[in-house]
Amino acid sequence: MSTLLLETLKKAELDQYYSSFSANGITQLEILAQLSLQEYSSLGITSVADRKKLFHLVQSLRQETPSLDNGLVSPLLKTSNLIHPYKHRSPPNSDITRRGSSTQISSQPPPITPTRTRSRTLTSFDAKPDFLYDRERLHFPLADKEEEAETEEEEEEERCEIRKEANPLLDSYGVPIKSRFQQKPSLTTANSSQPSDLNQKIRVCVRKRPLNKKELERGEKDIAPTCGIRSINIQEPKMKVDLTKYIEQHSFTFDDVFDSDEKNDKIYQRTAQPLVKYVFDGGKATCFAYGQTGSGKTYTMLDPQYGLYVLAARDVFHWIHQPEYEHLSAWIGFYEIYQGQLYDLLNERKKLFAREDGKQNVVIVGLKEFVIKNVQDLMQVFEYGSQARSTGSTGANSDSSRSHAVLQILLRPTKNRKKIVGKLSFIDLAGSERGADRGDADVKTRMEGAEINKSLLALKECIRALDQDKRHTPFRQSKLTQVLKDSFVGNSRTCMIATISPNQSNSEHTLNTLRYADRVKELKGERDTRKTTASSPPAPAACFEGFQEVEPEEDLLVSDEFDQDDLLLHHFPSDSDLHILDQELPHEHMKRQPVDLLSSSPASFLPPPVPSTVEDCFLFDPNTIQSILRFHRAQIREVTEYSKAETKLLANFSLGLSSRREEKSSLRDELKTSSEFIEYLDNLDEVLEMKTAAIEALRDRIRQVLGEEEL
Ligand SMILES: Nc1ncnc2c1ncn2[C@@H]1O[C@H](COP(=O)(O)OP(=O)(O)OP(=O)(O)O)[C@@H](O)[C@H]1O
Repeated sequence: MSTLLLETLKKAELDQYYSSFSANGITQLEILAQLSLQEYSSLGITSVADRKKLFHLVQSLRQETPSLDNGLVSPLLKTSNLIHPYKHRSPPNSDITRRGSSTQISSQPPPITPTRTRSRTLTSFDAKPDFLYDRERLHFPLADKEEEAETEEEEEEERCEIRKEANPLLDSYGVPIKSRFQQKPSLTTANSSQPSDLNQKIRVCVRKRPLNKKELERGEKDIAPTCGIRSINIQEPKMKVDLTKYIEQHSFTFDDVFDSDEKNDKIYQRTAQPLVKYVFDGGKATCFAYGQTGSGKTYTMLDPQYGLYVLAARDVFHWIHQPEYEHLSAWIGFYEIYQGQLYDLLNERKKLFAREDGKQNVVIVGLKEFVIKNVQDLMQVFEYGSQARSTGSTGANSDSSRSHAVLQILLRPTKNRKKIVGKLSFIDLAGSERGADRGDADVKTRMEGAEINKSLLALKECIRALDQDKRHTPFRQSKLTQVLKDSFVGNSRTCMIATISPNQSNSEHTLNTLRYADRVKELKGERDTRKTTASSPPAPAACFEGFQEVEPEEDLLVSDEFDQDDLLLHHFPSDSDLHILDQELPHEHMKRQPVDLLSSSPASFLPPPVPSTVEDCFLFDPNTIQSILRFHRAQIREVTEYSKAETKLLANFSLGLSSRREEKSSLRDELKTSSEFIEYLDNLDEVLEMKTAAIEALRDRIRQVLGEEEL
């Protein structure tokens, strides 16, 4: 049937979108016939000519559908395919089924019982699984397990269906989606529907972990109530200068927000699962978790049993046994990025180098890759690599969470191992941290922290560039982004899962994480709509006895974090001030050259000359103007946040300094002052780096609009 689809698309001169259609579950003409105009863009069809062609094609298909005679599938047949996706599988003894049994591998205990990656007791470094000695290993799960596995597989399918019922599909706005997508064939281990919002180029989701035992014992409250399926509020306890306590509520909206009781399989369905299929259709995809230490990154990504990489591996092996993908093999590579250097976790931490081949593929020179035939293989290799990562803590790095680990699954043609058909990367990022968290850390720890922050900043900027379809992606800014370069260009998809701890004492961290995530994807056209769509109930102030709730805007200038002197330095406009931007649209002035405020002569600030003829005027698309205004507003907010952070640093340092001056100064005091001064400068430098990056991003955008790319 997909051949028919391909032929039809070819005739309509739309075959270049075939992989995008497939990735979106549009594998049959009948499904194509149900496509609405609004969905064209999410399939990557933006050119007017192609949209017209597709429109005509869809219209003509609609006239024909449904009809078995003309090769289209009836809805009835589709439904049965959906419920029993394995129905037409080869008999149990065939080679395909033999390998296919590995998709149920989770029902059998893995040979090495994996423990939590970062807390495991190390076994000997030499305890290399036999598997790793032979790249072409051909031992598969025993045949006598197959029938059992198959039965379990069917049970799993049934469960999946039930799950689907339990979780009605929702579109980007949280409205249940009916009919069309529910009819699409999909992967086995998950919800069998793929609404289009799962196939965006970039998705940003948030996962909140439950309060842990210690936090509950301390009587900590959950300050991060979710609101619907896409929004979350953070109720930040604060204190005014007059010591009145109050709560500042921050609301965020993302592609998905997962509450603390959501399980990994649900999260998988809405994050990594669409990427798996995308990779089989020739794309490159990256899935990563970002968040504070202890917020659940490893639990989400690399849990030995239910981590997203295991769930993804099951689907990889499901797909690889389908006739259309039988020619492919799956390979695994696992390496670590520590202090801007790559180390092979499957080859005794050998140093590696990243290069780019002529086809813009990033090649990690020297990386050992292994063919994997089933989930068990993958788990063994992963387990082995994780040990190497932890072992490294006694050598290169002091703590594994201070490095980024990249697990990549590559699809290559079995007969041409040099070629990469698809690439799926799972990244366990180093924990984000604030300068203050480093305490009295030594130089090495500070350097590590600076490197981590630099790479996380670069990652954010790259994903933003991806989201905005920018021509320039700043991947050179860090080793992390350099090695992920081919995941940022061409056919690429990215999913970020921001993990947060919901307790009060982590509120600042949580806000930082959510701001980072928000910045990654704040400029989507839907952003404003989503904000008004998702109503945020007021914070339950009762949770915080003695606290009084105020609107965030009111608080912008009044906080315990600033002393009076500092406040004078920072009169930032509130959001309402920014409406001025909506009223004034000086697009006739936008053609002028960008002005470098630092180096320009006063003459540069003169108003641009009024165009003498109509031809001199440059007409801008209203969407472009609106998008620039949104961008500018967002950038002002971000810069404001950084300025607030600067103010706080200054206030803290000067407060400490003046308190010591009042007393008699001792050598100890002077030493303390010096060490605090270094910390203040370090942190300031970091904040300024981020502030500069935010300003640069806006300038990039300006140049882009003024047609002055490439940067
Ligand atoms: N969604 C969750 N449900 C239940 N427990 C969770 C969840 N998320 C995290 N935890 C638990 O919280 C603890 C910390 O999680 P985890 O190790 O995944 O954090 P992390 O962000 O990877 O930290 P680090 O950056 O230090 O590696 C673990 O004990 C984990 O089992």
